[in-house]
Amino acid sequence: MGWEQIEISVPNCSSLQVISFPVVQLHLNRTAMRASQKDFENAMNQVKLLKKDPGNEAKLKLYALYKQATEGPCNTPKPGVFDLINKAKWDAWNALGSLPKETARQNYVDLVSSLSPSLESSSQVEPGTDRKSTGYETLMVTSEDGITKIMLNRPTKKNALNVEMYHEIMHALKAASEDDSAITVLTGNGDYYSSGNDLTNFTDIPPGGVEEKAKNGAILLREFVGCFIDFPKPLIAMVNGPAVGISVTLLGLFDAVYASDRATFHTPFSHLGQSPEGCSSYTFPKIMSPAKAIEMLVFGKKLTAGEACAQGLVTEVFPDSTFQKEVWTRLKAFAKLPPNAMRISKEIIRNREKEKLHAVNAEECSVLQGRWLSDECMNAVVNFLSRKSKL
Ligand SMILES: CCCCCCCCCCC/C=C/C(=O)SCCNC(=O)CCNC(=O)[C@H](O)C(C)(C)COP(=O)(O)OP(=O)(O)OC[C@H]1O[C@@H](n2cnc3c(N)ncnc32)[C@H](O)[C@@H]1OP(=O)(O)O
Repeated sequence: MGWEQIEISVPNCSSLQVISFPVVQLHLNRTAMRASQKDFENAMNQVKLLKKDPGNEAKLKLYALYKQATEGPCNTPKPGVFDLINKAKWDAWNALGSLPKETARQNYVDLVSSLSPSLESSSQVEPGTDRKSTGYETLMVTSEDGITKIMLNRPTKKNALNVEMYHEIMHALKAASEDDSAITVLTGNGDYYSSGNDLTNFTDIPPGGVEEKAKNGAILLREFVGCFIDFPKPLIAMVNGPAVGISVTLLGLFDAVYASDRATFHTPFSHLGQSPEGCSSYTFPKIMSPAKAIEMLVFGKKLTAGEACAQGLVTEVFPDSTFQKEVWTRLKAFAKLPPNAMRISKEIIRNREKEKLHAVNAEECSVLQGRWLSDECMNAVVNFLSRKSKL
């Protein structure tokens, strides 16, 4: 076993502390989108080649991820308050909680890559860009400055959610809940936030297979919405443009919703012969009063961003010209807050509703399963697909 060393100086402490990195042989499986043992070793070597001091924050993060990747969750006694350096290191490691070893290893590799853009990395990072998770067909997922951004990426289809996208969003949320980011953001690429469920999900039904397809659709939807109900970190929607259907209803499960003044909010369920989902039958009446919720969910009233803000569905509206800049500045400040405190505060605010939300979700999916078999729904889908109608 060899030992590599980096120096770390901790704020408010003039001394320099040497952290030793044992270069051990790890035997972890190579899986898709995960750093291999070789990537990890390369990253440890790259740390030695860094031309610029990455700063204390990054060094502590490297230390913590290294320990987590090689030893697992923090298992040593907490140093005393006056042992500043060891306490800072312990805090950084302990803050990773039960982050799996493989995720820690990937995060270590990604962090080193982001610190050394000029060095060729064997991971998937594109020089000069965010840390980027490849392997998604319908999303762009990046992580930077303590923020994981999940961007819906079917702009030519107005970011309609096809079955693949439902699965990929669930995967990205699970990964974000375990990564070292403090907050997670969902947004859309292009002019739309999302046009909701991709209506071609209703096609390719084998003869006699419509019941089976509806049953599987309900299972998928229940699992999908469940991921939002259970998401443990602050979850923020950046609604960059019009939002339709399920992309609107889910907003009731987000912790903050920032919208461009170009955004609109439309839930035309009755027009489509369908019924509300995303727990909106419960969250919307609570957020905006039952009558206002019925205007949206039953009569399909489309709200402007300003109206949605007045109803409490949107947290704040920004002019489209400054939307990205203003919101990202704010999010970067949020992401610097202590992540565990944010997580725990969200938990205490949201937890007592969780059971109820899961029950609502189950009921909504079961009602929708029946709706998908109705003539009203089938006709609406056929009309859209045969270009006879749009919203
Ligand atoms: C048996 C059941 C199994 C189902 C499994 C499903 C599981 C979960 C279901 C969850 C329930 C969710 C419900 C909802 O979200 S309801 C809302 C559904 N959305 C809509 O009805 C919107 C339909 N789209 C439109 O009305 C218009 O496209 C829109 C107003 C959004 C934009 O109009 P515009 O003129 O600006 O642009 P285009 O129409 O030319 O769109 C560009 C291309 O994008 C395609 N598109 C857009 N939205 C959708 C969509 N939702 N589904 C499929 N395709 C969409 C559009 O067809 C254009 O494609 P082409 O360029 O190829 O023509």
